[in-house]
Amino acid sequence: MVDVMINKYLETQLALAKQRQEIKNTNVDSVSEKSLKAANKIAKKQEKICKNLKEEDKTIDKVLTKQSCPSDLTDDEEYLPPCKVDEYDHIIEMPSTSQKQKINNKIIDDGDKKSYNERIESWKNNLKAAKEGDYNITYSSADIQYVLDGSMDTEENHQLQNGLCVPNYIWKQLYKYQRTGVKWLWELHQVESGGLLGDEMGLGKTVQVIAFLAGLSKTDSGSWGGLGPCIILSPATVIYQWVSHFHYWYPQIRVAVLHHSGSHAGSHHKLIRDMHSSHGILLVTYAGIVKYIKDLLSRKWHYIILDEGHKIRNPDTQVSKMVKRFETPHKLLITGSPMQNSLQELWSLFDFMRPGLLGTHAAFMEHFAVPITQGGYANASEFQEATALEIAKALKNLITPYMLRRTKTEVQDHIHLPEKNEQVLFCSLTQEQKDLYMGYLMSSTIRSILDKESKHGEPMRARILVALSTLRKICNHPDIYLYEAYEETDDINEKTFGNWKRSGKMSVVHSLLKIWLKQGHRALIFTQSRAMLCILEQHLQNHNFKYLRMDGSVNVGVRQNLIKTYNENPEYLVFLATTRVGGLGVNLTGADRVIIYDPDWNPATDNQAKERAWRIGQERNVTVYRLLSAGTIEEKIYQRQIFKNFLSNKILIDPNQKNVLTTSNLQSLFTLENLNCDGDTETTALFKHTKVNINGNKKDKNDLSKGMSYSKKKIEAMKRRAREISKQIKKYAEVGSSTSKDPRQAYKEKRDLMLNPPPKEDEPEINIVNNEITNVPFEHALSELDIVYQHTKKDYENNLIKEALSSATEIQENSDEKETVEQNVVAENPPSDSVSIENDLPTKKERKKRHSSPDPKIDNLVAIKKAKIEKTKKDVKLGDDDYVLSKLFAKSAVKNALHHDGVVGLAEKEKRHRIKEDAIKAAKKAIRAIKFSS
Ligand SMILES: Nc1ncnc2c1ncn2[C@@H]1O[C@H](COP(=O)(O)OP(=O)(O)OP(=O)(O)O)[C@@H](O)[C@H]1O
Repeated sequence: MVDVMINKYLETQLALAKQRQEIKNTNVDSVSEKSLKAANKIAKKQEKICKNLKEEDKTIDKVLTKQSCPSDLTDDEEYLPPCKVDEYDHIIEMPSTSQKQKINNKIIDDGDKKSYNERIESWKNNLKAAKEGDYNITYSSADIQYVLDGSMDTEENHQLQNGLCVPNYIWKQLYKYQRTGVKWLWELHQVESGGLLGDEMGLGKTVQVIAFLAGLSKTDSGSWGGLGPCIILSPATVIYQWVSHFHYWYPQIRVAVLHHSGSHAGSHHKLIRDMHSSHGILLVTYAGIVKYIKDLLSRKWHYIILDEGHKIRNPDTQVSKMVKRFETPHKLLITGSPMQNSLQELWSLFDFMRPGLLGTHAAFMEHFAVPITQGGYANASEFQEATALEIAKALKNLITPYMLRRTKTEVQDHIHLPEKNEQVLFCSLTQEQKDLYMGYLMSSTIRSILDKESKHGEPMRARILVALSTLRKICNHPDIYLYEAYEETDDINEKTFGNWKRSGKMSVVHSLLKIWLKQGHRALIFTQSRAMLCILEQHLQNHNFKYLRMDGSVNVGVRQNLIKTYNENPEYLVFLATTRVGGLGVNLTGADRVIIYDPDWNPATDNQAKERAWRIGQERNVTVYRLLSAGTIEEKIYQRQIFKNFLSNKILIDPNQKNVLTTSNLQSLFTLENLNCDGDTETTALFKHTKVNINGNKKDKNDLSKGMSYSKKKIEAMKRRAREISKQIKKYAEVGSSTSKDPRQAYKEKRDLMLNPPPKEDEPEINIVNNEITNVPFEHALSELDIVYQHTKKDYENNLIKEALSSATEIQENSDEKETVEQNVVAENPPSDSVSIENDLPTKKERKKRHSSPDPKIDNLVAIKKAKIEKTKKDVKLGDDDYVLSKLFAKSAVKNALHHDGVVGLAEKEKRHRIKEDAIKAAKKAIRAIKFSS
């Protein structure tokens, strides 16, 4: 049996190896002149950039080699992106596309005393009018709504144990879990402790905090005699959301924005003084805290609250250090993403609100972070795994009293959110993109990285990041890359600039928008780079898709209005935003479709963005599409996201979570992978069970026959070759067993021999799995920051062996079926314009008709139509999504799709072997060390 498996495994290995070699050869020959020229130009420029980095910015290497990314500040965007070099996009001045956006009236804060008084006057009059039965109300607030709903006494309070008096009109409108949240905040308050409110995004953390503060201000207790002056730190984009939430939920309190967009007239000293003496709420941006720290620290504050508090995850940033200098014990941290990249982030958050709880930084890293992270790798030893488990459990117990986190699934019975369907779409590159990608891979930049040559002594790490960022540009749109190459020349054709047909992902966006317009959906599109934002914006303009756009260049004071305008005005199809500005903290429930155009290295950034639509207030089913260019760096980024998700779930949800990914290497980043013999990309092969299969079993079978580009004769030849190798292995194994070797060692040697058979004259020397010779260990170059995770050799082998076992029969079946299933969801190398769909927009009448039709007819969709009907019968709710996917698959724009939740949840299913006693001992030791250190 083992022999059979090994044979099968070998066959697949060889098939893959050969296929890769063929691809490699053809690619080298087929890269165009244009591509090589562009790559040359870019390589030269990048050489200069990296050189300048060294000469001009001596700190860049230091900055880039830090374990987690720095969070320095700029005035407008609060934070630089995690990796400076990753955002080289911003250096490119793209042709300007922005148009003036019409937006609703601006929200005004209470910085100006006069306008505050006017607002209070208006609120009181409206409340009185409502109580008198006048429905001509112009002020919207929770208490007025309470009266309109039939209750009269807005002064009544709900008293909690030990005295907190929450206004009844707020208490009654809170969900049960939110009431628990308010009680928990009150308990922390009484023991003078800080805490972390970490509910999942969109569950109303803001509302819980406001309810609690309103309660405090109604409760005559403590040294402040109720609620004292408070500071709330928040990202600039959400600062006015806080204002409008306060104005709605607790109108009487004064809330001022300490920012140049605020309404205060005099100096900031005066505003700070006023707000302090009136026991108001002072809203400050993360950039503002640096600017005004001296003034702010010169006074005592009752509460300091950090909204999106994960912004202080890096303990070394200026902001992190500054916020930790406030003396009050009442420090709250609000975030839906408490842990994003590494465990040290959790330490930094706790160091703000419960200093000392997790020991010193050094002790925490040594006794907690390192063992947990190590045990998370798939190639960890059993002891490491078990130790990690015990320490993770201990850590979870330690932080649990000070951290309240509820997920949407847990509170679904209360909030009744509609369904969410989240998929990862693997899009093909266009021929032009492939050509440019391959050209760049052959450039001197990449060669020098792989050869570990350090030209001019510039930092290796910076060069790698520049190169990765360049590949990402090609994945987004060839013009971003070409623009960089030909910026100074006149070689840029403004007419064809940014054409959607030249980018695989953009073609998918185009198709999606056309379909959604017909179906009556509205979409958020998030992208990392402003360059891409400009291209997308141009596209929306060219095709008359109505949209609103938000990025760092939009004035902070109008961002909230922009959001409001979009939510209230269904004529806007798209809300286009950069992930970092539009993806954090805001409510965009006007949309029910989300596109994450390009993945961020940090999964939390993408997760934050996608949660803008699926939150309280959403009434329609939400679909999220994460777009990835198949086989490219974007897939590697996604794999890394999965690992990070695993790490944070291990602490926050289930310490038993097991990782299925392990460290990858440098070379694997700089390749363009083709589909394997199953028609899968690397990621879809790994997470096969989560694959979206709208075409039933037929799809898989057909994939196999299509993806395998070998004739039967060739396959037979491969099998013969595999058998020969197998015999050699057997012989070797017998020798091994006669000397009674450790079976693991024997297996390893067997495998190595399988993978590195002695070369035959006509056989190229190929080495797929064991890449010791050719690869630079990636970790050494990028350290923890950029470890990219890949499936383990073991997983890979198991997978292949399993597949190979069934492949013999399948190959036969497939060759029989091949002709009948010509049209399939997976097709290699689609022509660049293959995704174009009918250009004529439907009339209103047609739109209505199509939308109301439960089973729309789709051109060229014979094979999928059947599946669609079946699916519609079973699950009407997601019918739209099936239709969309089938359309994309049929047009070959999308190669594969995975259910994202399935991928992320995979680890939960895995069972672990434990060496419990030793591990518990190690965990106890770690706890002792932490206690001792603090
Ligand atoms: N009890 C409630 N009744 C009515 N609306 C509510 C309630 N709780 C929350 N909401 C609404 O739900 C939406 C999300 O709330 P909020 O912005 O506070 O979420 P969040 O947890 O802070 O999200 P994020 O982490 O994304 O910032 C808001 O529009 C808010 O008004």
